[in-house]
Amino acid sequence: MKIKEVTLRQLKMKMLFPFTTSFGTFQEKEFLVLEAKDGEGNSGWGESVAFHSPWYNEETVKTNWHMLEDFLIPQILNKEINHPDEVSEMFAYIRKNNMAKSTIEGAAWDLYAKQQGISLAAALGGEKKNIDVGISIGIQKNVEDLLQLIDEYVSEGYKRMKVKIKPGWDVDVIREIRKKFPGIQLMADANSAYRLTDIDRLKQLDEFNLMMIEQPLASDDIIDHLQLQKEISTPVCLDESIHSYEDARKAIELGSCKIINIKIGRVGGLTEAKRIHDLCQQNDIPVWCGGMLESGIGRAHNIALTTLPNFTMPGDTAASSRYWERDIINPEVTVADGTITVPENPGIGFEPNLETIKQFTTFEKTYA
Ligand SMILES: O=C(O)CCC(=O)c1ccccc1C(=O)O
Ligand SMILES: [Mg+2]
Repeated sequence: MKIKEVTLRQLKMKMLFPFTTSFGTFQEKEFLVLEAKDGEGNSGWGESVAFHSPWYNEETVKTNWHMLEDFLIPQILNKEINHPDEVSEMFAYIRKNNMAKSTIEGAAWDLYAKQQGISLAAALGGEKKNIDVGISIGIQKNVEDLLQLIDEYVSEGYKRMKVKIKPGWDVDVIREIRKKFPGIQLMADANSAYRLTDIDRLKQLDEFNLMMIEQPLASDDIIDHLQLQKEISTPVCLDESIHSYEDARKAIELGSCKIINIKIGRVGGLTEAKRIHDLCQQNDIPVWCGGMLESGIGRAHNIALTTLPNFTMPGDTAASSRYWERDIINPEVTVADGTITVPENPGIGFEPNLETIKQFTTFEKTYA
């Protein structure tokens, strides 16, 4: 296949709720959507999960635009590509910038699947017809509000609750949740808010039967996490620390985690995500698909990836209506009884709605 034309759009969408992590709060989402055309009427779509500011990792909307415009798009425009696995090889000389790479790599995968007339899930080798999903809940004003939200999401059928924690919003909060919901699948995500010196506090979480604690320590660490995992019984799950197959291999060999959260953007695309999935499967490390508050396009990629067999734990890909008044795909992503039905039509399986996309677009440029 050949990508003959690329359109990059910057969108701004207001989220239905403010999202607060250990880093801060935001409610407006600015992000990039990429459309890759093959000249035969097919469009492949990708979404950049980089945020406006570099709080989650070093990438931003602007650095992604720069990388795409000046390096990544020129690198693959009009080149013959036999299989989307080749895209990450073509980008191999470019260091990091994984979210930028993933934006166009994801579009290439969608385009390839559409040309083959198969779903993206099938192109990746996934077989699940339905996927289980949980929900990620930000830090709230008070525990009552949090308990109320959990109550709503439990009634909606979400399969597991993930709550954000930070020092001062952790042990007591989890205790209250457990008191009210003794049986739910519950986990906590710290987004790197702790240090090894907090070990006594983190040990106190052991009594609450959490499925895991996600990224408790530094965002670039796999050594202190090993030390922590030795001392606590709650399984450690790594998110921010894993950027590649090699990172995953080292973390697994060391014993720094028992579970890995795979985010397509964080690892540079679907090919690398699949390699990490396969490695984890061989090593009995369960994986689940993380979320980055995506629009429907990124959400669709997450759903396709999650059809692979070692995604045995519910992911963070909740319904469109949880985030957006109006999503940019048709149909929107819906969740029933905590599961999403995987679409079977070609590619990502959801149709990007150009009219809605244009409505939220603040800037666009076409490269051919
Ligand atoms: O609902 C979602 O998309 C996932 C929410 C979430 O936990 C998250 C959102 C933004 C950045 C990082 C994370 C995370 O998993 O750490
Ligand atoms: Mg996380």
